[in-house]
Amino acid sequence: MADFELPPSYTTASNDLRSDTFTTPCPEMVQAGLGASIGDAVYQEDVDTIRLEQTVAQLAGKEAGLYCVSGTLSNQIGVRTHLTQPPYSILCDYRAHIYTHEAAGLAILSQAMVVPVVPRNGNYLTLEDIKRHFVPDDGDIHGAPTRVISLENTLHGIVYPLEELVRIRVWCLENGVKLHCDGARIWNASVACNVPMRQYGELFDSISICMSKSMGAPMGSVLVGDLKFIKKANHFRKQQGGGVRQSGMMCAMALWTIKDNWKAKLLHSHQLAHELAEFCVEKGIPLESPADTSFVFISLSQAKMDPDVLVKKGLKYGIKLMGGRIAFHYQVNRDTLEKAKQAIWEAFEYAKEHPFNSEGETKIYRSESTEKVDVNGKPIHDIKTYKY
Ligand SMILES: Cc1ncc(COP(=O)(O)O)c(C=O)c1O
Ligand SMILES: C[C@H](O)[C@H](N)C(=O)O
Repeated sequence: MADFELPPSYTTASNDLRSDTFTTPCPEMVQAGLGASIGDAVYQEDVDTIRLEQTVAQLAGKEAGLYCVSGTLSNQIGVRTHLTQPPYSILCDYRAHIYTHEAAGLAILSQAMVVPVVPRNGNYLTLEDIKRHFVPDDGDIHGAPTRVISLENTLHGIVYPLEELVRIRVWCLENGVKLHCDGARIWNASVACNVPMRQYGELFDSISICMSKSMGAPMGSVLVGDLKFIKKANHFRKQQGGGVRQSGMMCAMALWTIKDNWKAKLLHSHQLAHELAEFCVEKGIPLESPADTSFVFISLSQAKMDPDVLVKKGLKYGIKLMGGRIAFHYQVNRDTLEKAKQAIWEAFEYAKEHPFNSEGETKIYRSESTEKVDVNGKPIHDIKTYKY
């Protein structure tokens, strides 16, 4: 599978394995933005914003969509809209972004208790995991009944088996529980499992569909659901400061990603990730989870690898790493893959002589960039690892 050719000025992300959020807009995408509508989206007068909302909603087989400037906002208002009378709780995977990386939004914005669950199979929550931690609304005044279950697909790059989603959906319908999907990488799941987005739409009451991750748009997500739900979500979006004005340019750029050959782009990133995972297995480098899609999760704690050493080995070969998560996207090329193999191998070998005993889970993301620049654009290599 050939690399995607991009003009030099648009290849700043070709060596960036920190996250698929670092993809840069290509010339055609920027061109699409320049020709965008310029209406006020709060008054629902912007054609390209409405076009994106309707396109994504139709793809997911939902009545309506709502453009949100971030996946965090889309998740938070998506869950909030399902909630009415506290006390209530949200059940999710203990690694879920909505629990670990949205700054306690569920507790503060939704006044919800979160019940984080460790999947017994180590990869994804099953119906049995859910039943063990479900809080029924049975009149017991001690509990916070489970009102929403939020599943992430993919989570850490792991695809959710469709049959498990069906089991969970049927149970949720029987028990009056709403089902939300954090679909930051649902495009990856769709193409990896050959499951149309519409089929996922049938299984969830709401889905937050990111345009800014593997799809490569500069920003934004679309929350999809039935019309009544989206109308109320719009109310919460405004409340949380997400009502934006001339969003047409961003939405036209996001629309372009759907018109472009997104499946080939995502499959390219999956292929590179699979090759890196194979390399790690061959070399005895432990992985945390299966590389089903575009992410490879190296188990730094098991390998006793220091994330800072790994980041520095990456810089030695001119690639950008952040920690144990190696995130591929369509702009990464094979040259970067080979450099990543070398950097990871050297960090792994170094750890044999200099084992790094983290006091617990080493965070896979960072809040500060190793590529932070000053006002003159001069990089500040200020590598800080948040170790716990
Ligand atoms: C799984 C997942 N959900 C939600 C988000 C939030 O998206 P955003 O960074 O656009 O707020 C992210 C981060 O990009 C993510 O990885
Ligand atoms: C964690 C961070 O917010 C982003 N979702 C990422 O995947 O890089």
